[in-house]
Amino acid sequence: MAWAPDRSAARGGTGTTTGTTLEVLRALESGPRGLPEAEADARLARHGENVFPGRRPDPWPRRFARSLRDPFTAVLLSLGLVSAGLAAWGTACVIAVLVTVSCVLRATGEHRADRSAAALRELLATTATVRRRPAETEEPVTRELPVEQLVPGDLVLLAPGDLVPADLRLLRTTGLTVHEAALTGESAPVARSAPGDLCLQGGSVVSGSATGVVVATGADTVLSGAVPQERGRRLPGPFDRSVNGIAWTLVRCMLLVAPLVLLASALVRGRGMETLPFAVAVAVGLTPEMLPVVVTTALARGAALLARGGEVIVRRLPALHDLGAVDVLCVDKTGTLTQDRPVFACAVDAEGRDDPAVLHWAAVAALWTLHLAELPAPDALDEALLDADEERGGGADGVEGLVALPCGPGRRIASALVRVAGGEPGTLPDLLPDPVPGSLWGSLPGNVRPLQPLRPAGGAPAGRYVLVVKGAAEDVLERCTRVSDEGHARVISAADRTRLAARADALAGSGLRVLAVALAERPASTSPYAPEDERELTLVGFAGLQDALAPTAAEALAVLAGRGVTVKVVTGDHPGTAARACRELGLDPGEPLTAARIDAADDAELARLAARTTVFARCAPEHKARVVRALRTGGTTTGFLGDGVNDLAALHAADVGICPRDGVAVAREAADVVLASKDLTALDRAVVTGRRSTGHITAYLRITLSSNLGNVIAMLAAGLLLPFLPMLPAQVLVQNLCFDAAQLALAFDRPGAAAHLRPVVLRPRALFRFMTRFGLLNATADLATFGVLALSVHSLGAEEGQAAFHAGWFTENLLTQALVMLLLRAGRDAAERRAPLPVRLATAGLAVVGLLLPLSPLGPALGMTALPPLYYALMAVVLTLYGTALAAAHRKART
Ligand SMILES: Nc1ncnc2c1ncn2[C@@H]1O[C@H](COP(=O)(O)OP(=O)(O)OP(=O)(O)O)[C@@H](O)[C@H]1O
Repeated sequence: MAWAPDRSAARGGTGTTTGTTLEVLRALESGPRGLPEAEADARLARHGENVFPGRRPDPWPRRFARSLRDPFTAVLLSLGLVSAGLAAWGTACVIAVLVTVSCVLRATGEHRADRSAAALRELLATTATVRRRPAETEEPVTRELPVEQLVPGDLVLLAPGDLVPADLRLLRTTGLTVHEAALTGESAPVARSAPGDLCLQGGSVVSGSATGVVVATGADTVLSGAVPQERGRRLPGPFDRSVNGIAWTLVRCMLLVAPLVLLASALVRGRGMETLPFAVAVAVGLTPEMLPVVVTTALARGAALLARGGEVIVRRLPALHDLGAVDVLCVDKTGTLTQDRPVFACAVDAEGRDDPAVLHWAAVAALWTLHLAELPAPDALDEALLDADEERGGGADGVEGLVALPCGPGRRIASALVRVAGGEPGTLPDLLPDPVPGSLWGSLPGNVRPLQPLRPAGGAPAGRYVLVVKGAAEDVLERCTRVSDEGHARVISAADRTRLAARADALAGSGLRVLAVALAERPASTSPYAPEDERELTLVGFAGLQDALAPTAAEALAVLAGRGVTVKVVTGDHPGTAARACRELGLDPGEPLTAARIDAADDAELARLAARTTVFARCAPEHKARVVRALRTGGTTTGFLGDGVNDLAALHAADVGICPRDGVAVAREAADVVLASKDLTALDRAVVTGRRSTGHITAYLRITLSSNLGNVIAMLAAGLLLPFLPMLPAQVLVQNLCFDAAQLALAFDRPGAAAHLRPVVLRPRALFRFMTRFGLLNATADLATFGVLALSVHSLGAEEGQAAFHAGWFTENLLTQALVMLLLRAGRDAAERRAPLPVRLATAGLAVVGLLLPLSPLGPALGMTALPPLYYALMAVVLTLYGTALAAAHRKART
């Protein structure tokens, strides 16, 4: 005997229209059968694409103007204006060139990064389910369409997890609840159940289903008009915090340096405001003007590498840094550690004896949930129950489903109300309690779909109405007042409850996913059916399902552990099942923390508990989000991998939200990183790439900041000791441009494998420690060079001596910068590791320019002259000593 209805038809159902609905449709020149494709194309040409205005890439001039607002650029510009005000045209020109080069490079880099991000977004194109007619006279076809192509008048079907793709007027709804935080700030889902209601773009469907007609798209939607810039704004993550911290500390230093120089020169040499251009030049010398360019380049390059294989798509560039910084990764169990392909293992009664009736009733509920609940995808547990019952030769002839309430975010039971034809003795055992009176058919809360009985009122058909409930053992047990004892229902005692809970725990502890199954007879009714009706049940037994472990999970967990990432499991499942899966995968589950304990703890206690817990079980969406927030409070950089509506809050709460490509649209939209599959192996590659990108940025900062600081100290010393400017503006410009250009090659560096063994994060403090230590070393080399110059050029006349000093310091600066680039690259083994070709070429280029430029015809033009051989001989000694000290200090450094 087979299941009567066809399972493949479980999703579907078309809408009906009412008078008002027809009016809406008529006003939009549409109809219940959808628009013809040709008409939709014409409307697309008329209305334009359904693109949120904020998503359009900024035009180049706006991008350029925006890069002027960067803190470094702003300070540089102010210093430039001061210089121009004092008629220090050389310094002002240098600043103007630096600012222009940095802004052009940054705007170009961002433009390129945006273009590739847009191409990546296309890979993830969010689609909407629309109903259209291929031609005027043809039947409508329901298909997926990229949301950009929606036009007013289109008929759109909504299901749980969908993002509302445009402003819709609802035509037909089934228990629709929508999360509209982006629009209203209201965090609880709201019911949008009345036909004629507006459902606005920016919302996401939590439960239920609906058909609506598009009334506005693109820039005409309420969200675009009202809050265009609100969307996408999020709390600063580790990357933003670090970069802002570094930027503002440097800006403060720059602002302090100029007055300090003025003061020192007034005290030491009795000079006045004429020193201001020099003071400005010293402040400029501290600026890492290429930082924004280097950051964009390093992150965009990493994201492009990851996207190449299509395995990982980074939706927000800074998330790549944050991914490399993640030290705690929260994952769910089902589908990540296990395959989410459950197979039926056993069905036992309350005493633990095999009982096919338990499977039968579980399968009855599963079948009608699949048929009536319009789930976005068939539930794997339900499919497994149906397969097993079919194999056993079971079936549901004579059982007709009336309504179904599926599981949902925070709801761990599913139930179906069925009519059992005849209901003669034997069909339904004597275990059912008396029918609960009609008063129980309460009104419907917002988050539950009201499914009407299939049969209309007026003469309920014969048979008995049975409510079948299955789900998490604790949740079902607390709704039971009786237990089936050898086919007879008896009142459940406290001892029974303890025994039954222990039985469920034992099954879960053996690794099975456990569903308790309970029944109740209900009177015939045409009123809506609600969760309040799921009570006074009789427990019939437990079904156990085996979900095999994901084949790559054990290895991936070991690799992540080796990378210093602690994995925590945050699951809706039973603690026993989750703990067993962890153990089999080599992850010590420790003492699982359940939702009840999470609820009982305040934020501070939860932060302490979360830090030492590996398995968080029975978690509803708010528990997942609280756990993630608690971990972040504890000081960790927390990633969260999830794919469902119930993961949404945690995806938002995490430093890095990660979602597989086949996750629901709303989860994908919330995620920073999208994986081709829910496989931890791909994540490892992404983590390593994130660490590499951060490594490049850190190396740039370390090299630039320590060099700059060294130069600033030396400049200060020279400025106070010498009667002339130690470096002319044109020389500052050439030197900075050469160094900046060479440093772009650092993006090609490949630090040794050891550099990726720990989470990597930009740490402003560590960076400034490094800057101070190596800046002082650099300043020592510069001061030694002044000594060398004093020895080798002392016999020259004043003017020639000045040009020789400029040439000598210029050469030494470029040579030490080449050395610093080679020796302070990422990884403490930088000195021993051969640099990649681009880095070698860049450093060789720096050295050649440093040595030859003063000797070339350009030298005198820039105020430099040739140096005597003694200088080069002494310089070689200084550089050898400096290089040795640099390599030794770097090996010891702890950044
Ligand atoms: N189809 C179903 N019928 C009845 N109960 C279900 C069904 N699906 C899930 N449940 C119950 O709800 C619980 C929570 O499910 P949920 O989907 O939140 O998490 P999960 O799939 O068990 O785990 P994870 O959070 O790791 O993905 C399950 O452990 C089970 O007890």
